[in-house]
Amino acid sequence: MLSAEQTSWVILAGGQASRMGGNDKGLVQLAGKAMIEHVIDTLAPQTTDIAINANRNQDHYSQYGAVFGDQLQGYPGPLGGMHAAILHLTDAEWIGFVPCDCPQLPHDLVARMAAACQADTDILVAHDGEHIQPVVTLLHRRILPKLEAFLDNGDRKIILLYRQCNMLTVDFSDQPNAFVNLNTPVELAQFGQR
Ligand SMILES: Nc1nc2c(ncn2[C@@H]2O[C@H](COP(=O)(O)OP(=O)(O)OP(=O)(O)O)[C@@H](O)[C@H]2O)c(=O)[nH]1
Ligand SMILES: [Mg+2]
Repeated sequence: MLSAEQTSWVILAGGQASRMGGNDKGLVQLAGKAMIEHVIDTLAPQTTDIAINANRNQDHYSQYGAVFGDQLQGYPGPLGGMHAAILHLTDAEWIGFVPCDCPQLPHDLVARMAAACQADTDILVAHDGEHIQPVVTLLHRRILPKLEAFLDNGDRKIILLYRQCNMLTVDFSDQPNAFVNLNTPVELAQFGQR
């Protein structure tokens, strides 16, 4: 078992947000604040160790915490942010990730992800009862060689990498709505009206 204090967390905000019309998704407004602020508001009571992975508007993001970009060119997907995090957070053994476009994540995410860890676990992934949530994850930095080989090979489907590792899913079926993911202006507007 792992304690919450042994984990560092990264908000993934480095995507292209093409479905959001290219607007930087972490910074679009939702209910009066930037989308990433909703994520920070949920995460901050759970951990003091939060960094932001962003490839644009890094000055803007720096008001919320330390910011780092991808090391790999060409937007390789969320794994690019995980790769950058392992290289950037050199002291972090266990690194957790959440996306910037999930504004109502679980308030007990960090504790439950950490508590689920077993002695031989490489990676923990949230499960909402119906679907695995591959970008809500807590991984050990030892997966770096596998991650690099995977990306070098041109593979992008996250779950295929996870299956090469010692993966456990963490059940959040008691809060399936916690993983609502806003990718388009329509999803944003509909959610904002609720
Ligand atoms: N660092 C990094 N993060 C990424 C990349 N692509 C996606 N992400 C992040 O991964 C999470 C899930 O991404 P998606 O919502 O599927 O993709 P997106 O690029 O943000 O948006 P679309 O272009 O509309 O698919 C979000 O938090 C993104 O910021 C990337 O190439 N690099
Ligand atoms: Mg998304």
